[in-house]
Amino acid sequence: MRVVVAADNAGVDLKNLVRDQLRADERVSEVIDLGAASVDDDTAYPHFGLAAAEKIANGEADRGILVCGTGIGMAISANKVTGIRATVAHDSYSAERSIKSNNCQIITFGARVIGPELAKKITHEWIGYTFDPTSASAAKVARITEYETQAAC
Ligand SMILES: O=C[C@H](O)[C@H](O)COP(=O)(O)O
Repeated sequence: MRVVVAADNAGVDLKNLVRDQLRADERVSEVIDLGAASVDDDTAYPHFGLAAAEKIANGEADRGILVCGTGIGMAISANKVTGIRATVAHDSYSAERSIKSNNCQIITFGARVIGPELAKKITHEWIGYTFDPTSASAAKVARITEYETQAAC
């Protein structure tokens, strides 16, 4: 699995923790860090969120973890990229269902909301989940994709 990570300056420290954990995870083949590189970079969250989502939409990454102050701005930004499903996931159950129910490629964290140990625990669990395309959830997700495809025409 190839995972892209990114954060604005509010989330850079938590992003770096998650990035380093992912790099040590044998289930992860590649971690792509799009920045920010430091808290001194004040590039706004949509630039990072959109760039990370495009990496997935373009097939250069499979999943992403994005961090900002709340996780909300990153989720909104990523969801603007066609084909991307992203959500804030500050608890274990939501992170699990984001894959199993919604086939999300991206979860987001708010560094001002979640502590580092919980974020790392959720990250570890989230890597292990896969979407079942034969599940009852598949048709529900397909309706979202269908709407998105029609809206683009
Ligand atoms: O959703 C936005 C993020 O939380 C960001 O880090 C902070 O945004 P703000 O400075 O507009 O509150």
